[in-house]
Amino acid sequence: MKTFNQDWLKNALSLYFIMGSVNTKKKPSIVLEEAVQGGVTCFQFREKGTGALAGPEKYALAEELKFICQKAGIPFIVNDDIELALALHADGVHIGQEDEPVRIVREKVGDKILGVSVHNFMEAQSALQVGADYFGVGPIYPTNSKADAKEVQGVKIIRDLRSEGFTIPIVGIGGITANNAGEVIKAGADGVSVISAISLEESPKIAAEKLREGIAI
Ligand SMILES: Cc1ncc(COP(=O)(O)OP(=O)(O)O)c(N)n1
Ligand SMILES: Cc1ncsc1CCOP(=O)(O)O
Ligand SMILES: [Mg+2]
Repeated sequence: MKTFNQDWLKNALSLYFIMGSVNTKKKPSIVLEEAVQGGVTCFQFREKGTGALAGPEKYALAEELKFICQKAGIPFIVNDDIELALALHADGVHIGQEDEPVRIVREKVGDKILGVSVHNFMEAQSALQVGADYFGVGPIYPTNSKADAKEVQGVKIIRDLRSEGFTIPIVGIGGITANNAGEVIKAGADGVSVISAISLEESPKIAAEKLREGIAI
């Protein structure tokens, strides 16, 4: 049985920070510690891109970051790597349309939080049918953090999914900053997920605080 409900998850996803070692020039654990102090409510370990760690180094970093999340009482989600999530007893996983099928991942992860990237009504409907707990929707704005990002959608995609009747937790992703985060929430998202707006900032703590102000609409 799931240990969380939709209201809890909506709240937990309100300021969703995503990072891997390639997204920062600093020590990832320091960045995450500071982001937690600034009020992030969820974390995704996304070790991806040129220079990304693999094998035991990837595992060790994931373990270190998971410990910080545990101490802070925020969910620790693993991107793409289901086996890593299971080995680490992560709180959840996030997968996209090019990853393992949602139905298979749901079987593998049991009651863990399962996030799925969706870009339109059809993807949303099928992800929901096979057990997604939340949708990651984007890119909302242009992003430099994902080389193979799909076309920019604007906040209309979130408004559309809500008017099509989806009540599942939704987070917007892609190019979100403290200045535009409010628009994403106004369009119907429960939260915003960000990489660079925290990971590349001089002070991840202040960056997270500003994002919290941005979403407090
Ligand atoms: C919260 C959230 N939303 C969307 C994504 C993107 O997932 P995906 O499309 O599988 O792309 P990669 O992140 O794997 O490159 C995400 N990671 N998190
Ligand atoms: C992982 C991902 N999926 C869609 S856009 C994106 C990157 C988001 O990074 P940033 O917040 O720096 O634009
Ligand atoms: Mg993926």
